[in-house]
Amino acid sequence: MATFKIEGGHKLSGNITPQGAKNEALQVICAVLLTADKITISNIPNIRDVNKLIYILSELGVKVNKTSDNTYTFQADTLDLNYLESEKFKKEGSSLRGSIMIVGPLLARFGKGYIPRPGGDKIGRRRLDTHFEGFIKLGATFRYNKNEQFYGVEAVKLTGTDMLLDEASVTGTANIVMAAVMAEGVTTIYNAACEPYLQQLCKMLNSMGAKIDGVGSNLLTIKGVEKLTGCTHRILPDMIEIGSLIGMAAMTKSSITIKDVSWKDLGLIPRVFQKLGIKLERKGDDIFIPEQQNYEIQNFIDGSILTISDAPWPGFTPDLLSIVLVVATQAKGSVLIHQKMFESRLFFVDKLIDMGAKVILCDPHRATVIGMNHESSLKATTMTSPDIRAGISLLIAALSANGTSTIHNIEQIDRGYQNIDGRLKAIGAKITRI
Ligand SMILES: CC(=O)N[C@H]1[C@@H](OP(=O)(O)OP(=O)(O)OC[C@H]2O[C@@H](n3ccc(=O)[nH]c3=O)[C@H](O)[C@@H]2O)O[C@H](CO)[C@@H](O)[C@@H]1O
Ligand SMILES: C=C(OP(=O)(O)O)C(=O)O
Repeated sequence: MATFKIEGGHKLSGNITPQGAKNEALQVICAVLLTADKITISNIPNIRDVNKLIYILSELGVKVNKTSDNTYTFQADTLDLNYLESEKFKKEGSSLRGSIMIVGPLLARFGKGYIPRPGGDKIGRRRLDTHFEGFIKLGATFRYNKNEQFYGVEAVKLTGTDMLLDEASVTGTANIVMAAVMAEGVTTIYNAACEPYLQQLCKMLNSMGAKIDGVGSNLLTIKGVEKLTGCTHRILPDMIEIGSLIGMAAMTKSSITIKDVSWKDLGLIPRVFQKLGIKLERKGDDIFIPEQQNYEIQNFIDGSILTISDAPWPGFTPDLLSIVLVVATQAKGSVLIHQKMFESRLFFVDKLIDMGAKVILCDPHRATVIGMNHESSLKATTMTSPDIRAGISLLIAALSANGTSTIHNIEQIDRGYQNIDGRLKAIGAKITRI
């Protein structure tokens, strides 16, 4: 278990460029399984989850070549499908959430896909029903070995169909789209998730020869094609990292510029931070955050207390709520944070309360934050990172706190933030990895 020591109270300044998006990378890397041709993907973040997925693909026989810092070529022309039933795969495949998305492409191309129960954050129940119900609707048979927690789908042929997803699952939609692109006939997927990750996946698939309409909406229409070919694809900047950096700047009263953010793909993210009173300026495709001594939370028009809650895209992403919560602890005013999707993502507020934050955890989904308007600083403490976004939130708290804090289990942060200590040190943070 690695640890960060963070000396709080230092301002950040300068430019920082966001990494490529973790959740998009996990989707588009799985899509390379759909063709025997070579695929080039750039802006791949160098983070634990992505590296694990690339390793799993290479074990499966995909030829992987790193051609520059963040560009890889992949060629899935000769695969060893026996690996999917090996003990090694049962262990490796269960170490991250994104691995589930190899099932759809394998089913489409080879008529079978297997996966152990995938890992990822322990942030509440994370079911996979949507994925498998979709595969079954396309004509696959499904089996689940409860003892081994091992899932499998098989099909001689997939046939296009109409489906209404029971929830707009992000990885579920990606998986079903990848299964449907080579099915016979037309598939419609209603209540599809439409996060930028999915829009990017669909654009990439279309450039490989797929016929997907409705990209960006919750109704996708997919005309099955016989074969997909190679392509080149560039991953968008990570909107969750961008939001994390906005929060970090505000909490540390810093002025920073986040470069090349792809504003058009940020949806509500800038607006939600502006509702907390944080000033953001658009400069070309950069976000400039000026130094602010304080920021005041807006109320609703009728004067009632602001609520910030998550929703499937284009709603506000659940992955930024922990960050919004920590930033609110030093705002002027109060806000209710309502995490609707996940049951166990707010428990980390105990640590913030230990540090002196004024937070009431109303129930597992809701927390009221009474901002301290920077009138008293958080106190440094020792903490353990429970999940990726709580981890970065605790890091933000520590950067703003008085004294030196320790965060254990930073592997959780490394899952999704590339060389975060090195990159933050370059703009003035005092962090040591031990
Ligand atoms: C690798 C990856 O891409 N992970 C992301 C993906 O996870 P993942 O794809 O696993 O998450 P899902 O979209 O399937 O659903 C997440 C949770 O929200 C619930 N749910 C989902 C949709 C809905 O309309 N209502 C609802 O309550 C589900 O029951 C589930 O408990 O999407 C999540 C939701 O944006 C993000 O937090 C994760 O970072
Ligand atoms: C919950 C997240 O990741 P995962 O789905 O990989 O656990 C996240 O990125 O915030």
